[in-house]
Amino acid sequence: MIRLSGVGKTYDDGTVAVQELDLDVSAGELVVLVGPSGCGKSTTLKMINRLIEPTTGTIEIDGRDVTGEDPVKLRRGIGYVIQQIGLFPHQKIVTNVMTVPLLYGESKATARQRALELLDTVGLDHETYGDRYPHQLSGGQQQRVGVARALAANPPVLLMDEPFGAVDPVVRVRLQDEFLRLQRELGKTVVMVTHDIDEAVRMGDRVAVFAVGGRLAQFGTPAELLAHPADAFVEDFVGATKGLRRLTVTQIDRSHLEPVDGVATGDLGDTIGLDATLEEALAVILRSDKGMVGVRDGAQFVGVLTPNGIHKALRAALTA
Ligand SMILES: Nc1ncnc2c1ncn2[C@@H]1O[C@H](COP(=O)(O)OP(=O)(O)OP(=O)(O)O)[C@@H](O)[C@H]1O
Repeated sequence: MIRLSGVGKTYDDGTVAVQELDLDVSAGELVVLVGPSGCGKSTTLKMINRLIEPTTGTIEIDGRDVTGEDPVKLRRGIGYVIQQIGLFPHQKIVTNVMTVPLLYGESKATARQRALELLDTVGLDHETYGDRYPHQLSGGQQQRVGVARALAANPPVLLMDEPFGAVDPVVRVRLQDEFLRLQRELGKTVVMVTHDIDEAVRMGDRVAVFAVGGRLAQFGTPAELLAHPADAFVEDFVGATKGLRRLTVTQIDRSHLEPVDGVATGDLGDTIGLDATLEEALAVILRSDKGMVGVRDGAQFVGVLTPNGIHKALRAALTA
């Protein structure tokens, strides 16, 4: 879907922001670019929608070389969400979202209808929030408006630069979850920048770790990065809380379950499916006073997961 081949950027003052970079993003995939400050993440993102012109290499979207395209037309097919949101302060929320469909020639009535639907899509009830002004919304709500606006043109590709950067950690996790749910529904191709490795591991189908000097240190699934960091830099960046991060990417395995025998399934309270992650399992265990959670395969109980089982599963994943 998106293919960067040998893409590099040297700014006029000689700063090498991105070294020759090969990166491919499949249709419907969420790829996260992560790394320390100044390592070229934003520059890479902005080269995809040609806000910045690469010095070397080619960028293709759907097999078309974007360097040959009219940048304005190109950007119509690419939603762009930034941390600063950029809402118009003196316009109502609904008007802010309407700008995009209006820009693409929709009638006022259609644009309004679309904007109202999009507000609902991103979890903002349009009757409550549509007629408010940006300053009457919390940071997290404003960020949702930013996402709604980026989706307004129904672009197949979405670029997001630190989209959840400006909100506190609790709201941030909620926005991440909401976005992941939305992404599963909409199936956009997403490239997202963050400097937060936890966010990267949580959200990315694949994660590109950049090192200072605009070098791509590793590109792989979160599980690959955690289990097999390519070098000392990635190892260090992925960091000391690696075990905990593993929770978010490791699925429950039958071998770590204890038998259901003797436990009346009705006594277990909340149950989870076999496709859940250890993080989800742990969350349920923490909420319940049973100290364990029942695990289902479809409608059938397959066992019980206890903290001890989670410990075994984590150890197995870290030494895999
Ligand atoms: N217009 C410019 N002229 C010269 N150098 C620039 C320009 N824009 C960015 N740079 C430099 O290019 C490098 C990469 O910047 P970029 O914004 O892509 O990094 P980043 O990884 O997104 O950083 P951050 O996480 O801090 O936003 C930095 O060293 C930066 O100072």
